Amino acid sequence: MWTGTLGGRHAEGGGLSSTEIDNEQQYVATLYDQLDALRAQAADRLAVAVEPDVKAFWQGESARLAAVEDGLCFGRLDLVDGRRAYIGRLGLFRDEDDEPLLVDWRAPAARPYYVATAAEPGGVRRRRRITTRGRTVVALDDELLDGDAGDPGDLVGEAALLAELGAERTGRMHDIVTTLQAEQDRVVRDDHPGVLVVQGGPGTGKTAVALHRLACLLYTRTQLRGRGVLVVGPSTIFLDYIGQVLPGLGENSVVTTTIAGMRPDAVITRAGTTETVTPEQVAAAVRARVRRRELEVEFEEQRLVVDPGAAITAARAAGLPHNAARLVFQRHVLDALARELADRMERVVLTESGEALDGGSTDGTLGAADLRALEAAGVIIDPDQPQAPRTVLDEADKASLRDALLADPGVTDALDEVWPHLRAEDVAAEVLGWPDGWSEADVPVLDEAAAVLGDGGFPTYGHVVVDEAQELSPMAWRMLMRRCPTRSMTIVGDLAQTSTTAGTTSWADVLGPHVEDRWRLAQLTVNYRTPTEVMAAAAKLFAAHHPGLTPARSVRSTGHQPWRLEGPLPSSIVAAVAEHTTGRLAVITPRAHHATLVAALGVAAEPDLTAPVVVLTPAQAKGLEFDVVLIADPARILTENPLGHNDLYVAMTRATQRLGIVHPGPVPDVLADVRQRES
Ligand SMILES: Nc1ncnc2c1ncn2[C@@H]1O[C@H](COP(=O)(O)OP(=O)(O)OP(=O)(O)O)[C@@H](O)[C@H]1O
Repeated sequence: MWTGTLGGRHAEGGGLSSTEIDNEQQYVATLYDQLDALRAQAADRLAVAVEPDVKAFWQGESARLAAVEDGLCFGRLDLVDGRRAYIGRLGLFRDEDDEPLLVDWRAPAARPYYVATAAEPGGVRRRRRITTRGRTVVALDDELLDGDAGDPGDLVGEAALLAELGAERTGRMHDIVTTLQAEQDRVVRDDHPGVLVVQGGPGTGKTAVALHRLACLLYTRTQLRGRGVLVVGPSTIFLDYIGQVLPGLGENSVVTTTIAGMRPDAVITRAGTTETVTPEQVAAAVRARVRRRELEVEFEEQRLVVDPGAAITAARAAGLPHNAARLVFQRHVLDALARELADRMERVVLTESGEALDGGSTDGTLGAADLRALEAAGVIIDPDQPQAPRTVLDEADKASLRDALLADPGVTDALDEVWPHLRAEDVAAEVLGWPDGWSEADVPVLDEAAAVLGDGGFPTYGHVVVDEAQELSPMAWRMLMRRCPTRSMTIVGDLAQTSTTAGTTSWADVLGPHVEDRWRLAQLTVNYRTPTEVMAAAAKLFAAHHPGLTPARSVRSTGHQPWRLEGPLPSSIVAAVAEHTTGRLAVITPRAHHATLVAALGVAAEPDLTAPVVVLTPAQAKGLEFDVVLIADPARILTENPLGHNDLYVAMTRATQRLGIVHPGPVPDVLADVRQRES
């Protein structure tokens, strides 16, 4: 239990009597009773539910109620007007009078818990943190916000926060509802309806904040649940890492995917992360498949020739995607063909000069070929007078004629030669130069082709969260925007961590084409993950490549100085790994050494974040964190990729406690100041 005074606020953690704990225990017990009653009710309803959507509702409700077991109630606010509110993971109400027993952390009434400071108490007299183990209250920490103003930049609940941040990592991210900071809370509760960009340095909580914002949006915009929400992350490892956060907040309906996963039809068999194709090239490739050439068809012994120019123009003018515009094209050509046929038939019967035209008989009646054509078209010929003159084909007849033409394989072949039905995979393969299988970078090209063709079929979402968004190429942005027609998005990224050349250097540049200037930027400035010692080791690297930018401020130090060592690979890394027996450790290596290190350390090539040791490339390490990080061959990380300096920065800032660097050759200049270790 923390006692003392921080930043000018008074704490009375140690002074709280056991009676006080008993009182809180009693209250918390009533909350769990209430929760148990709700769970029983949900189970009963689920047992009798028949309709699939009713069943799904009660299943969701049961999962939501199960998720809030740990830390159901974590705080209490005492207001200056004498009122009191308990804050927790969901809202609970007293049966008799609907009085709130527990306020959902997302409700407006809970907000002061996160933002009240001694300088701006906002009506709060006391903020109490309630720590529970299981259903038992084990500690209470109070802050009195009595107007004795401290530094307005203070952390809220500093002791609890630092305890959280210093804890050993588990390989899985967890929610931060109990220690959310004011700067983060502002973003979490931001109800901007359009695109909100959350920019901040490493470890500022961007990922955590985006996920908590999503939980808030699902709470405040009830219709969002039905429209679906999507979270896009940089890798499946990352999706596993964050996979517990939303379910832990009682939100189970969120779809998570990587960019590549957005098209399950594309099986990734090839490496390659940088696109070489533009949307204009895809559009041009599709356009080029429409070939203006004379269209010649044989139909019931008649040879018809049509210039498709007017039909192509009409189809293009319709402004539809290629495969839909094809139907417009076909209709125009079929009209022309049917008109031509009808003209010929009518000319036969109307000619009384005795001249036979196009197989008609000299007496002006329909010829055998005319009759076959009309029958094929479904035109009903009076059975009593099969040879009777037909001088007029009405509109229904002409429509039937068009259908008959369209059913004729010879006619459709001729139509397809001019305006073929195209498949997205063929168009994408063509513009990509017929690669041997798909790479991740090909997926947005495939999606672009599908969009130009009008082959939709993909789901859309009411809100989309994009993490590590600085990596996305313009084509990937286009794919995302297609999934989110309302443009309600939370976009998370750090321009200083971009590692792909196709990635983002300016939010305005990537968002402008889709939302113009209707997006908002929120900045996070405090680094909760990386200790000051590690940030100091990365300072020269950061300054060299991002002059003028201020790195995020670390909130804690560990006393562990990062080190570097000149030594061979893999043996020096193997030796350094052996020194660490507790916590999670990641070796971050250039791709070139990945296989060697995996073999030398005897770990799985497919990283398992819950294992004590993992070997990752910088790209795989994006968004993750580890108690200990060892970097193998920083010089190679710097040169393996055009934006290698950002990769090295990402690698260094993954450490929550300790950082070691092994360089087989001379140390890169930007790391020269890191303390050299003996061996
Ligand atoms: N208010 C908070 N309370 C407790 N832990 C926090 C808080 N804010 C952030 N953290 C922790 O700090 C770490 C970094 O958070 P997160 O991964 O969201 O940062 P990020 O900005 O996305 O980082 P990066 O860009 O480097 O991937 C996580 O362990 C997260 O749980």
